[in-house]
Amino acid sequence: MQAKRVATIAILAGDGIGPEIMAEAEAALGEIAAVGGHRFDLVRRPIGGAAIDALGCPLPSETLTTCRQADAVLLGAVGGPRWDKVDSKIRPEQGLLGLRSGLGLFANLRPVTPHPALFGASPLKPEKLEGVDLVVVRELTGGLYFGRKLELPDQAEDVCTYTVAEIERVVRRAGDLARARRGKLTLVDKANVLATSRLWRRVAEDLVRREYADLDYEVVLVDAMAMHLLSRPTDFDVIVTENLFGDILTDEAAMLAGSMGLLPSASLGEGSRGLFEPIHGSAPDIAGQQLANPMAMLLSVAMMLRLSLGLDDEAGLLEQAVWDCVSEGQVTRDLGGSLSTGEAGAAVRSRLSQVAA
Ligand SMILES: NC(=O)C1=CN([C@@H]2O[C@H](COP(=O)(O)OP(=O)(O)OC[C@H]3O[C@@H](n4cnc5c(N)ncnc54)[C@H](O)[C@@H]3O)[C@@H](O)[C@H]2O)C=CC1
Ligand SMILES: CC(C)CC(=O)C(=O)O
Ligand SMILES: [Mg+2]
Repeated sequence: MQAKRVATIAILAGDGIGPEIMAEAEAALGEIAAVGGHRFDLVRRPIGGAAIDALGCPLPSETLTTCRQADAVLLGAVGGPRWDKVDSKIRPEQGLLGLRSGLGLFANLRPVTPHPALFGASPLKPEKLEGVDLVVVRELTGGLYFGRKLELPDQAEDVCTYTVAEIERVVRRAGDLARARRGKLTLVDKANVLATSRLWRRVAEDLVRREYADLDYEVVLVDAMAMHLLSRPTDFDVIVTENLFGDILTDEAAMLAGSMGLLPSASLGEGSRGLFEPIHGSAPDIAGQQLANPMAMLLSVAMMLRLSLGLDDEAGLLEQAVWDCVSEGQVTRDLGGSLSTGEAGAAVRSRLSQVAA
């Protein structure tokens, strides 16, 4: 176990299943603090729809300030039908977008490592899933989600803009990651149609030629990638792509793992402070029923322990506890189990105390 650590963690539970899965994240952190002798100061703040209801805006300044002062940020999910009126100018999702850009978190790492015990939960055949181990590095603070928007009664517009600097920094992050892994980097774009994609392709190819010539580098168009992810997922190591494409492809990739409730993510900028959240949303269809799978949230906690707090051993123990429970069938309904969110979280904590002993 590593040296004792005191850390401040901003806790943003958000909406829908957010509070249910965050309760399990907090409890797991309590267990890890007890096991390792660490002190985690949890500072809870509203975001998204909960913040709109309480304070009238999806990202209150106190929430952003708390996150800027914290060593790391954990987020559940935001959004839901309550705030989804088509003509609404204030939306929960703006809170999350504002947080990502406000903290300068331009690289979103989404690992996809299907576990053999869950091969049956994926629509793909086990022989396709054996050996799948990839990371999507999604650009997180540019592109269509952040461009100028025009909404008129009979016309609408979303502007997609990328600069050389925005592309270089995220491709460099992906290149470093590929070099530390299996040495393969795949750029996904739509350069046959989009000007921004042609810029991505030129900048990425230049950068790879200059700084990452040792990598096995390929370029795939995004529509074909949607197919390749299912037909040859073992061929990929690190995939780098723009904001929108990365968002869509990773929901698809969740089906390799078996459930939306299994994929964690880390959003990183230049410093060590990151934002850690499952890739899924607030799942209004199951919210408030203790049906949510907390594993993606717990795996996000593990990414936080490793990447922002430097607690590699604890991260490994938590991941082992999650996969042990999964292997034993201690899982929620989405994976064919019968455990509630709270029971699945408790199973992981119980396993954690065993593996740490
Ligand atoms: N990072 C965030 O906060 C995100 C927020 N959203 C928001 O979430 C709301 C719902 O969006 P949807 O399109 O329904 O996507 P979603 O990811 O919330 O749900 C899609 C499907 O996956 C299931 N699912 C998701 N997480 C699960 C979990 N942990 N355990 C078991 N099943 C799970 C849901 O029940 C649903 O059937 C929207 O308001 C959307 O804007 C969507 C994606 C990301
Ligand atoms: C702003 C979010 C709702 C976008 C999203 O779906 C995601 O980040 O996964
Ligand atoms: Mg998404």
